[in-house]
Amino acid sequence: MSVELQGVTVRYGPRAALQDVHLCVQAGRVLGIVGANGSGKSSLVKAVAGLVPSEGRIRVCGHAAGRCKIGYMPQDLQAPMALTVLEVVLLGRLGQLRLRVQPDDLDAVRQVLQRLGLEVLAGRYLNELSGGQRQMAFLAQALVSEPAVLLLDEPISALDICHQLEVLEVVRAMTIERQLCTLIVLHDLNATARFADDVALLRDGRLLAWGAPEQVLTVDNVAAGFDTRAEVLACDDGTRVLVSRQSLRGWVKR
Ligand SMILES: Nc1ncnc2c1ncn2[C@@H]1O[C@H](COP(=O)(O)OP(=O)(O)OP(=O)(O)O)[C@@H](O)[C@H]1O
Repeated sequence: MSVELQGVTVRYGPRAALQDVHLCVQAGRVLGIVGANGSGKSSLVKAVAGLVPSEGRIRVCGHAAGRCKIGYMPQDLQAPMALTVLEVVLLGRLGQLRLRVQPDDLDAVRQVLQRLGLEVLAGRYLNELSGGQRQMAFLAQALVSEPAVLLLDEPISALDICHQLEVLEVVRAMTIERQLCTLIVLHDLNATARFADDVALLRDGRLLAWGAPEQVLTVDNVAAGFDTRAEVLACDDGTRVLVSRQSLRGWVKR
C-alpha cells in the first residue's frame, strides 16, 4: 500500500496552489508536510483525499484519489454542535454503519477514545469542550474509520505540549500497527523532525525538499522555505533542535 503523487498540480481558478509535486508515502510510514502559510500543504492533503480536483496522477493504495478508505481530519473543524463526543466519533464509522449501530462500531469508538484518553468526555457536547478537546474528538473520528490512509491537517495546533506529544505518539504507533500511510501537516518543525519518517517541505506550491527529517530540515532549507534564519542545537541525547533566530524579510522593524 502506498500514496503516490506524480506531477500533481492543484488550481483554484487560474492560480496554482500546488505545482508539479512528486511524492510517495509507503505503508507504515509518516510523512510530515511543512511549509509557510499558503505554501499548499492543505491543498496537497485535499488532493489526496479527492476533495479538490487535481492534474497529474494520484494513486492511493493503487486507486485514483478518493476511492480508498481515508481518515481525514481537516484544518477547519466545523461540526453540528448538538452532538456528543461519542456521536461525533461514531460518525467516523459512517462507511460501516448499518441501520442499527452494531456492538463492533461502539467497541471501535470506545477503543479509540481510550487510546486518546477521551473516555471521560464521551458524553459531553462538542460546544461544551475546549478547542483542544474538540480537536482531539475530531482526531478520534478520523482514526475510528479504520482507514488505509490517514490525512491529518494540523491536528495538534490547539493542543498543549503534553497532548501534542501523546497525539503524535498515538498517530505514529497506529501508523505502524495498522500499516497506514499517514500524511500529517505540522507547523512545529521540531515535532515533525521527531515524529515523521520523511518530511516534505513546500514553498509557493512547489516541493522544495523531500526526504529524511535531517536532510530536509536544514538551516538552508528553513531559510529558503520560511525566510527565517535558524540555528541547529545539539541536545545531550543526540537529537537536534531547530531554533528560529531571525526573520529574513525586510519589512520586520527592529
Ligand atoms: N478555496 C480556495 N480558493 C482559492 N484559493 C485558495 C483556496 N484554498 C486555498 N487557496 C489558496 O491556495 C494557496 C495554498 O493554500 P493552502 O490552504 O493549501 O496553504 P497551506 O500551506 O495549507 O496554508 P496554511 O499554513 O496557512 O494553512 C494559498 O495561496 C491560498 O490562498
